[in-house]
Amino acid sequence: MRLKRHESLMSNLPTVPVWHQGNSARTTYRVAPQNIERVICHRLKNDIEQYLIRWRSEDKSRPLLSWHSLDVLAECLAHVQVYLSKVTSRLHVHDGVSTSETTSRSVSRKRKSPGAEPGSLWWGQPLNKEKHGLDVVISAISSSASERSSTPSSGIESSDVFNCSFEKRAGYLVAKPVKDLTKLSLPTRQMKDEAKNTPMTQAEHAIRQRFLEMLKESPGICLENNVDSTTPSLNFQFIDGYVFNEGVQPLGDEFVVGCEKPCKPHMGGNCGCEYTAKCACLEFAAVDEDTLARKGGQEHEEYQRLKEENGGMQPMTTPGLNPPKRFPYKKGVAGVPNTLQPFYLEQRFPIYECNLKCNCGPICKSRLVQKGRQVWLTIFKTPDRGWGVRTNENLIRGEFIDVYLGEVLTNGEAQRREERARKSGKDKASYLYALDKFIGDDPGLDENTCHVVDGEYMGNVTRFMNHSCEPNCRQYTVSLNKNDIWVYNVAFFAYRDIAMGEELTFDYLDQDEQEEDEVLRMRQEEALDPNNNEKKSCNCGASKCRGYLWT
Ligand SMILES: C[S@@+](CC[C@H](N)C(=O)[O-])C[C@H]1O[C@@H](n2cnc3c(N)ncnc32)[C@H](O)[C@@H]1O
Repeated sequence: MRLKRHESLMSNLPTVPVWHQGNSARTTYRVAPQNIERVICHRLKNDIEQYLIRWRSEDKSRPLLSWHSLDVLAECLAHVQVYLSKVTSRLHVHDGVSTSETTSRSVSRKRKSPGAEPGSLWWGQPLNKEKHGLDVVISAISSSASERSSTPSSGIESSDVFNCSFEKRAGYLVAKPVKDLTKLSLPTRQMKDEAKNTPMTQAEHAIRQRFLEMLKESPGICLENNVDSTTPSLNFQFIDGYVFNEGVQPLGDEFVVGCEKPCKPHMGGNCGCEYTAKCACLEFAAVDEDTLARKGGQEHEEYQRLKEENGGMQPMTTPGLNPPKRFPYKKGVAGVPNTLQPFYLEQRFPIYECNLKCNCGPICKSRLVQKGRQVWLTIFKTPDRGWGVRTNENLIRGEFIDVYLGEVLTNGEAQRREERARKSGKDKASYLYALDKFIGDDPGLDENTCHVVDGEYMGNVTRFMNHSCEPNCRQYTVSLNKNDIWVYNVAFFAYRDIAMGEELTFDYLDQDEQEEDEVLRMRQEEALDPNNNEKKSCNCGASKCRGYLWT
């Protein structure tokens, strides 16, 4: 299923009551995240955590600031989480994705193709309070604000809603903002001091529960944090397909070409399209040069000529020839999963799978990535690189893990987002991935025009995968439409056998394996580079670590 952009969880929001004097019927208005500017303080009242909300000031019907308990803020926990992380980052040393380090100014961070109690593990969805009463009470902060206020009747305490006066209307107390009181006067020093000594465990718990609910959208993932009490950002939505942003349009189904005619179900011993000379889906797949050389003859000679003309690289097309192609996948037997052929694992040629227009049917061996993730994974907190992903099962070399998902952006929009992150002065983690594999195949497709996948706000488990200079996974181009060079899948496969519990990593710069002395030389060069303080240090810990995440 492909989600439409901005499909959100805004429906059924809880509401904030304006209290009825007789405490029975209520008039309500909604606490929607977009109505909140930010959370500015917290406190404990009757053993219940409350958060001081600064409302967006355009909305004149609301008081500017008011205290709320977490149940009222159930849909606004992302705001509480931002507040919580600010408060904690003031108190603690930052982790790997801290928000206070200096930001990279000129380095592009796009990747290239080619109350959590520490020690806990929470399951999302396996692959197979009583209400606190809404403690929103209305009163005035100062004499100037209360000039027009009636004294709150019993049950209503002072100092809970600020910058407003009260009117009794049809039995209701209605908050009216006071124009000349600025909201900058809050929180007071006293509030801040109280907050300093007030834990936020109820918020931490509520935030984690909300994230676990979100995880249900993505079965077979669990969450673990043995490091601190944080939870991954709630400003995130799990999706199961790309979400196309404005200006990005994938080719429609009418442009998808399948192996319609010659292929049929159960064509080969392993079922499917492995008779590569027939399968039209493999038109642009890697040529099987070994088999071609063995066959020899005119076709081989002509192919060699085309290859020479192409600077020694495999030519994209071979007009008039039909050389044998490399089939991407190897069938696993006796419970072993299908895997990517070693040739593709090493050589990084694009992989073309059969598609909805193909005649071969669902059990064709050329359908692997499109069937989705089959392995169980854990999102876990690392001590120095933010969140990461580890496998809950042993993986074999060539095993498919998952694809990278997110919003597909125009390059312009991706640059704007990068720029915004830089200007914010925060060392924000980067979730951008450029779809640049086919640059050069079309004059219109270059580094400035290729689309970019952004996994920051929408994505799947792979957006938590960290970088390593010596990774155990690699990313591959997998296309379900051989004619679309703009939009394709970025699929992660195990590059070696990986034991259960190991962290899954890939090289953000997608470099081929390097010799250790070459890496050391690079690292020394980087260290001498005067701009290197603009770069993000790499904490991968590998002996071949290049020192920095982005070059
Ligand atoms: C795609 S995100 C990976 C998930 C991320 N750790 C998180 O907590 O959401 C990329 C960001 O993770 C951090 N990161 C990933 N690999 C790292 C490494 N080897 N060393 C330091 N930070 C790393 C950097 O902040 C980077 O911008």
